[in-house]
Amino acid sequence: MKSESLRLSASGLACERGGRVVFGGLDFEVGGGEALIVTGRNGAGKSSLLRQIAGLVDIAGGRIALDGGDPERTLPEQTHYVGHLDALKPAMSVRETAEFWASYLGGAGIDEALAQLDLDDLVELPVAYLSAGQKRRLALSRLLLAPRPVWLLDEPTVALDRASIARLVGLMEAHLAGGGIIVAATHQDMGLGTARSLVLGAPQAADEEVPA
Ligand SMILES: Nc1ncnc2c1ncn2[C@@H]1O[C@H](COP(=O)(O)OP(=O)(O)OP(=O)(O)O)[C@@H](O)[C@H]1O
Repeated sequence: MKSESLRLSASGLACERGGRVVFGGLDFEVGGGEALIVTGRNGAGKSSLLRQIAGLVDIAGGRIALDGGDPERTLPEQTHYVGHLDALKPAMSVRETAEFWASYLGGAGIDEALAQLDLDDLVELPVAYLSAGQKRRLALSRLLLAPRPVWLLDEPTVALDRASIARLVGLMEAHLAGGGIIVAATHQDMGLGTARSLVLGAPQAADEEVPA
């Protein structure tokens, strides 16, 4: 993963949903090895922002750029987006799900990825039988199946117990230590050391270093 000069930035970014302005004039910058924690009231546009970075929601104005990444790939191709919906097929087993993603994403290391999310005892189980937290951990295993520099995590701790949150924080710290970028919408204090903060819906979006 190229990282030294990696930089994700937005300038004058605007978002409209259903014909209504959600936010506008948004500027932020986050470098390799840094996390950006996005907070704000319900409906402020946190999920929309993550989905704009992932290329899933149109940009109504301004721009988003990733500098220092792979020039052969688009920004969405260099991101992993894990959203509210876990996007899992109930009839597929845990292993089949991971195999599907690994082949779709061009990745490998299925056993290791599942083990890192403590799913190795559940590999033969159909997704339909998994608990909410187990489903979320399976969704998060995508992060490990193919290395991508930008992780976009929408409320990643929802349904996770304390041990699973600690495990996720460890994976996030390892990603940052490897020069990756994380943009996470979360109200949970993840104990990530230092991270930048972006508050949506505030009069002036704050962009400063805070404990996260
Ligand atoms: N598909 C859609 N069509 C129309 N409006 C939408 C759509 N998706 C979201 N919105 C609206 O866009 C606004 C921002 O929604 P978004 O989900 O990004 O906010 P959020 O900050 O993530 O909220 P929450 O904290 O509740 O998850 C909301 O007013 C929402 O109703």
